[in-house]
Amino acid sequence: MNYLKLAVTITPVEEWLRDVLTAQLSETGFESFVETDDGFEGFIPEKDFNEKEVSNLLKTFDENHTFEVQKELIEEKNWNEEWEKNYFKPLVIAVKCLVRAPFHKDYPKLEYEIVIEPNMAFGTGNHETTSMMLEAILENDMQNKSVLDMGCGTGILGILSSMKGARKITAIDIDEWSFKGAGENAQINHIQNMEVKLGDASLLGDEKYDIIFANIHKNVLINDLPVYVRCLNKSGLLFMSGFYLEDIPDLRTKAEQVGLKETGFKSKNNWAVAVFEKPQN
Ligand SMILES: C[S@@+](CC[C@H](N)C(=O)[O-])C[C@H]1O[C@@H](n2cnc3c(N)ncnc32)[C@H](O)[C@@H]1O
Repeated sequence: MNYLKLAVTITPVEEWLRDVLTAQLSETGFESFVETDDGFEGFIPEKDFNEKEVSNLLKTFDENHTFEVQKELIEEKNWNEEWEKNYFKPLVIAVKCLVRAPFHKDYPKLEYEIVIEPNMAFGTGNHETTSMMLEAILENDMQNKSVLDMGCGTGILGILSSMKGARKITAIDIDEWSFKGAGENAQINHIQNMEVKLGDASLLGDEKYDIIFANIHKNVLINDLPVYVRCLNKSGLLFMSGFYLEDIPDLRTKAEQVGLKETGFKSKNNWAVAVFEKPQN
């Protein structure tokens, strides 16, 4: 599958506008974004790109801003090079966990080391949502827990859960790159208790989990919350991310409707993680 890189320059560049545009573009099929000094770069499968939709979206803000848009086709075979050159740097999370690619040569030795083969799957730790979820895993007791990693991307959350002693991990993603990538990354990291499935929440049956991670965007989370609750053990924890701080009230309302209790949240650069518990009764 070929991808399209859309480089958007915003004049004057403003944080709120970058956030609004990337949030709205992610709803039209853009899968990941990289912040640049004067705007952002967005990545979308070429087949999903709708030029008119993007220009209509930009037009709604053109009274006070000007936009310059450049498109670049990234062929499948060039993607690894693109990552290596530009995006995937070794990353240290909470002084305990290193995330790196197989090609990295210089890196510190830490308690946990995750090797991620970069491909189109999301989740190298460089995005705020992934790094906050990794921190949450480091902070929580994973020993012997059964874990569901919804929207697993590279499988990074499931992999660290396993390294921290989780008993069994189910990792699910709707995207084929992620399905393949997460399986390969599990192998590279010698993880044997993580099952990777291709699909969405409709795959979830009667099995229950102690901990669910779901780093997906807001609309999917709100839609799938009732299924997550059904699949959580009592006193089980649901960690959600993939949304902005201002989305928390909507998620909170839905989570309360399905009987969850909020136990905390954190944020980085306006991205948020919210944690909910399924009560005993
Ligand atoms: C933001 S990435 C998170 C990846 C990884 N878990 C992490 O924390 O870095 C979201 C992932 O959710 C997947 N996704 C989107 N909609 C989904 C759905 N309805 N069900 C399952 N996965 C979905 C995407 O393909 C993508 O890999």
